[in-house]
Amino acid sequence: MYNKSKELYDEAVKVMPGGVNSPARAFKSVGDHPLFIDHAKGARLYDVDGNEFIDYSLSFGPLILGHADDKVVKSVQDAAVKGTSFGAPTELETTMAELVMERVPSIEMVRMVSSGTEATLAALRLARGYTGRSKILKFEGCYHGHSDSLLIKAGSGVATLGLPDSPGVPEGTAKNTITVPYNDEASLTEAFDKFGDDIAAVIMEPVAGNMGVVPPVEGYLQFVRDLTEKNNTLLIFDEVMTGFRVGYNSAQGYFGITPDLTCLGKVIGGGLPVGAYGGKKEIMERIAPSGDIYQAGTLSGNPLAMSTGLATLSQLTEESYDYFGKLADQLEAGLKKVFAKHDQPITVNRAGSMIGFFLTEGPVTDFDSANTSDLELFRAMYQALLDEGVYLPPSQFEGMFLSTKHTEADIETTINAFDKALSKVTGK
Ligand SMILES: Cc1ncc(COP(=O)(O)O)c(C=O)c1O
Ligand SMILES: N[C@H](C=O)CCC(=O)O
Repeated sequence: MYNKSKELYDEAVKVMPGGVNSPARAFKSVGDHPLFIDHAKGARLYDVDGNEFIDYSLSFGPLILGHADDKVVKSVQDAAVKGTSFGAPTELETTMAELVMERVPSIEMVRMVSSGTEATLAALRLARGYTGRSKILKFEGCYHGHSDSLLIKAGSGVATLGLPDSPGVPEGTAKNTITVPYNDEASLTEAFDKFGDDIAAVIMEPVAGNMGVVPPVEGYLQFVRDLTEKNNTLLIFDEVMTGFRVGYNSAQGYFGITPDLTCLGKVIGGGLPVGAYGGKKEIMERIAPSGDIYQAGTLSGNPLAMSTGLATLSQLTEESYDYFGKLADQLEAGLKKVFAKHDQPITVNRAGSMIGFFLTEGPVTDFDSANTSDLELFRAMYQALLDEGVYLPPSQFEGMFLSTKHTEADIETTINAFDKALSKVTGK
């Protein structure tokens, strides 16, 4: 059933570490080898063996309009004909900046980059340069890309592979990263009591999506905002995943909390490589060439990525998020019903078009509780779901994503697939 994928994987593994170009897609915790994809359209993914799947990974989040959306495809075709990169400004970059600022008002100025990793690493350099402080604080199980300072107790592929601290991160760098559990006011207060004067920034996913989906508990984001303000520490919302996914105005609009800096990626590129960071004008003006803090990129603001990003953002409306809410309601209710029928525990967490489940009674509010999920059962379920035509992100420590192309019928099919998969793996 997956023979061609296996053949391609056997070839790939000879020439690329683990056969992939990013560890999260390696299927390490859910199977023997990843599926190799031939093409995709809308909510459907087709592998090289001709299998069809309803896709809840959507390239780990960017494809909020589904795969190969007609307008997105046309935008990249039109842009490519005019030239793929100039190393000089285009009007598209200003249009993109204006659109991002209109939807996310805390962003008074923005710098485009080429990945989420670049966005977070640049935002941290800016925070350190601006405050003159050296430490940063992140949350256990949050993932902010693979730069040295942030590769500590990280989620996503790092959690999947069980690598809490990567070799190669210098001790001197690691000692400047403080980590505390997500959603835990006492630990954060303690960290500020100890290091407050030297914390340049708190960086957080306003809804964590890299330990599975873990939303902030009621009042937590406000607590973090108040504490950072009190300590003259910058608050950076890493909205690379949540940006334009959790709500029309991103997670900060949804929760009504204003960070000092915001990192974006994924959706704003509509499937092409992109990232961005922005925030208060006074802080952003410290970036070169208007200021003294250096950051650059040969392909930053790339016209193809700006075009697909604009084609994506301009098709999202407030109603898109109502629609995601409706689909997520249906999926949550269906999953709970199916798991109850099979007498298996499940915890469903969600925000906007992000939804995740844990095979545990819950609640799941941080990385420790996420780790109470039955990972063996997840692995078995994953394979059984593939056989039923449902493609999830390949790890318990990733979130599921919805697109405007998913339908109520797709959700119904998915719920039935979970029912069949559970019967298969529990033998009942
Ligand atoms: C919240 C978050 N921040 C940063 C990143 C890094 O983005 P990229 O993979 O584009 O470097 C990711 C995803 O990888 C992410 O989910
Ligand atoms: N969870 C990661 C980003 O959100 C997955 C993408 C990757 O690292 O390849």
